[in-house]
Amino acid sequence: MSVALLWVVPPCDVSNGASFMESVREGNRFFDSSRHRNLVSNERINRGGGKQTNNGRKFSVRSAILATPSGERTMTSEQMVYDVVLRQAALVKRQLRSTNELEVKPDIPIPGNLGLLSEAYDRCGEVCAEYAKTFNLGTMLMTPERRRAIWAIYVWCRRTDELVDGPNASYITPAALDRWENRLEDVFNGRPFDMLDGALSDTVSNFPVDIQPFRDMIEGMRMDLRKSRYKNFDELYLYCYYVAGTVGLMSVPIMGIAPESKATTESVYNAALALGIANQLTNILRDVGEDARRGRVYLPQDELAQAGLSDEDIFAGRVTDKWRIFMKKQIHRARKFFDEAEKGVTELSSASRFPVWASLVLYRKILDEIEANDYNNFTKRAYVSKSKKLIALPIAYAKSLVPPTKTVSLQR
Ligand SMILES: CC(C)=CCC/C(C)=C/CC/C(C)=C/CC/C(C)=C/[C@@H]1[C@@H](COP(=O)(O)OP(=O)(O)O)[C@]1(C)CC/C=C(\C)CC/C=C(\C)CCC=C(C)C
Ligand SMILES: [Mn+2]
Repeated sequence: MSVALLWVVPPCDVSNGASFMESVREGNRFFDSSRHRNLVSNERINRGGGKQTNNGRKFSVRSAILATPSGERTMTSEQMVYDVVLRQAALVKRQLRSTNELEVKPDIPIPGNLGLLSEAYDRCGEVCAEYAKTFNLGTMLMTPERRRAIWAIYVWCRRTDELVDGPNASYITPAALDRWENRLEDVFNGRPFDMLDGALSDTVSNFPVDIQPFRDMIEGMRMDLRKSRYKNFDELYLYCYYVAGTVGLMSVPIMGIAPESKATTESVYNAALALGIANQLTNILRDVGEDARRGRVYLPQDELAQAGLSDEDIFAGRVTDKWRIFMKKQIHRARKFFDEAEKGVTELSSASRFPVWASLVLYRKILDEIEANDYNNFTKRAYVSKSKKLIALPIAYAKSLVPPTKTVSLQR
C-alpha cells in the first residue's frame, strides 16, 4: 500500500477527530480557523461558501423522492437528478450575472496564509499525480487557478471513495459518513478540518460550486454500505449519479464553459452528468467478477432476468451466449451515455477540453477491451494498454482543438 494512500485517509479519519488531528500536524498548523476565516472571507465572488441552499431551500435528491401513499415513487431517478443539474446551472448563471454587476475586488494578499494555501494545493497535486497520472498530465494545460481547484476536488472525491473502498472500509459506518458530511458542511462554511479540506474550502469560495453534488456523493457511499443489488436501471442510474455523475457537476464550474459557446448552461451540465454515468457504467461492466467476489451485483436485476440470467450465473462466472447478448446491450447503453457526453466537451473552455477528452476517450476504450476479451469480465480485467493510450492521447488532443459549434446544437 502506498504511503500516499495512508496519508490521504488516515485510519482514524472520520471516526476519531482528535487522533486524526494529531496525525496530520500540518493540518493543525494550517487550520487555525481564525486565520483561515481571513483567508476565505477574501472572496472574489460574494457567494458565502456553504450558504448556497438554492434560494434558502436545502435540496437533495433524497428529499426529492416523492412517493404516493402506497410508497411508489412519482419521479424517475433521471428526473430527480436533472433537478440538481438545473440548480447547479442556475447557480453558475447567477454567479455570472453577479460578477458582471459587482465591482470585483482584487485579492488582498495575506502573508503566511497564502504560502500555506499554496502548500495545501501542492499536496492535492501530489495526490493527483500519484493516483491519476494521465488525468494529472491533462490538467497541466489548464490555467493554474483551475488546475489546482480541480486537484482539490479530485482529492476530496478520492478520500470520499477511499472511505468505502479503501483499506479501512470495513470500519466505516453510516455514522462515520455523517461525520464526513458534517466536515463537508464545514468546508463550505470556511471552517476546514485539515490542510486538504482547506484547499477545497478556498476552491469553493472562488468558484460557483454547489454543495449538493458533494452531499450526493456521500449519499452514494451510504447506498453502497446498505445495498448490494439494483432492481432495475432506474435504481442503478441513481447510484451512478451519486458516485460519478456528481463529479461532472462539481468539475464544470471550475473548467468553465467557452465564452463563445452557444450551448445552454443546462445542456453542458447534462453532458457532464452523462460522462459521469458513462464512466461508472463502464467501471461496473469492467469489474463484474471483482464485485461478485465481494458479494455485489451492480447489474439491473430485471434485465438479468429478461436475459434468462441470475446472480448464480454471475457467481459461476461462465461466459455463455446469454451473457454475451446481455453484455452487448449493457455496452450499447454505456456508449449512448458517452455519445451524449461528447456533445458537451467541445463547449468547455479551450484549455479544459483536453483532460476531459483524454479521460473520455480512454475510459470509453475499456468497453472495446471487454469486447476484445469476448465478454469475459469475470476473470479478465479489461484495460487499455500503454501503447493504445499513446495512440489515443494525440487523438484526444486533436479533438480538444475543435472550437464550440457556432449554432445552438445542444438543447435538452
Ligand atoms: C477531467 C476530469 C476527468 C476531471 C474530473 C476530476 C475529478 C474531480 C475526478 C474525481 C474522480 C473520483 C476519485 C471519484 C470518486 C468516485 C469514483 C472512484 C468514481 C469512478 C471513477 C473512475 O475511477 P477508477 O477507475 O479509479 O475507479 P476505481 O476506484 O479504481 O474503481 C469513476 C468511474 C467516475 C469518475 C467520474 C468522472 C471522471 C466524471 C468526469 C466528468 C467531467 C469531468 C465533466 C466533463 C464535462 C463535460 C461537458 C462532458
Ligand atoms: Mn471505487
